[in-house]
Amino acid sequence: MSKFKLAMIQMAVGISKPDNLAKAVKFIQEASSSGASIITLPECFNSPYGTKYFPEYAESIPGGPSTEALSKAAKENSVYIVGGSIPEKDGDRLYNTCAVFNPKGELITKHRKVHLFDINVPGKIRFQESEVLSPGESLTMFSTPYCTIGVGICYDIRFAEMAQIYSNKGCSLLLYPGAFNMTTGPAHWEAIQRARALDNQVFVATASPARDENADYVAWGHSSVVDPWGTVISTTEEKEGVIYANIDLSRLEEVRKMIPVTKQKRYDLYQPATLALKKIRQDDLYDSH
Ligand SMILES: O=C(O)CCC(=O)C(=O)O
Repeated sequence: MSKFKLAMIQMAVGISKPDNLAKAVKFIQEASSSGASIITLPECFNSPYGTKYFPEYAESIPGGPSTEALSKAAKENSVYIVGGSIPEKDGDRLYNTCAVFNPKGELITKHRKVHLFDINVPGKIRFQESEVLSPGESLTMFSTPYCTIGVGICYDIRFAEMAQIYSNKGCSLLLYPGAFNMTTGPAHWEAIQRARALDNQVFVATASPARDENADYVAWGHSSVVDPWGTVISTTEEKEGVIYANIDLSRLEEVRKMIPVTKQKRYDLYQPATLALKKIRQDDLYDSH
C-alpha cells in the first residue's frame, strides 16, 4: 500500500477539557469520512499550552479520559490516530506526550517529547518547559501497512539528528504535532519542516493548534505537509480546520534516485567528527557555568 490520505487537524484548544476532547473526536470523524487513514492532532490538544496548565490537565497514559476518547475514536473510525500531545502524569513526573492508536483502538506507542522547549528571545518570548516537565528518554517510531513513521513533538523538530535517525531506520514520514508561536512561527516553522524533509528526503507533516489571540501562548497555526522534494503540498493559515495530503510513497524513491544523497553519505568522515564536536560543545557548556 504505497498511497494513503493523511489528515492534520488544526483545532482551537480552549479551557474546557471535555470540550477539547469532543472537538478532537468530531474532527477525527470528519477526517475519516473524507478518507484519511492516518490522522494527527496538535500538540497539547486537551489543554491550553502553558506550564501553569500542565499539572491540572495531566493524565496517565493509558487510563485517562483523553486517551480513552482517542482509543474509542480510532476503533469507531478504523483509523490510525497520532494523538498530538497531552500533559502526561507518571508518578511525580509530568511529560509532554503523544499517544498513538491503531485502527483497533490499541495504544501502540507513546512519544514523550525529548527536547524540552526552553528558550529566551529577549523582548519576545521566554518559555521554560523544564520548570514543570521531564524529558522523554527515547525516540519513537511505529509501523503501519503504509509506511514506518517517526514521531517528534514541536521543539523536537529543531534537532536534525533525530529526524536523520528516523529516516536511516526506514521512516518515510515524520509527524510533528507542534505549537510554534508568533515569534518563531513566521521565522522558522516552514523552513524547518522543509529542511527536515530535504535533509532526509522524507515526508514531514505538522499539526498546530489554531491561533487564539487571547490565549497566554498564541500559536502560529500553519499546519502543513511537505514532500521529499521539499515542496509544501498542503498547508493552511491560522484558523481551525483539517488539512489533507494524498501521500504517494513512490515520490520518495523517485527523489532519492534523482538526487542520491542517502547513498552518498560519508559516514566514515562524520562519525569521528560528530564525537569530537559533541565533546567540544560539552566542554563549552561546562566552562560557561
Ligand atoms: O521551537 C520553537 O520555536 C517552538 C517550540 C514549541 O513551541 C514547543 O516545543 O512547544
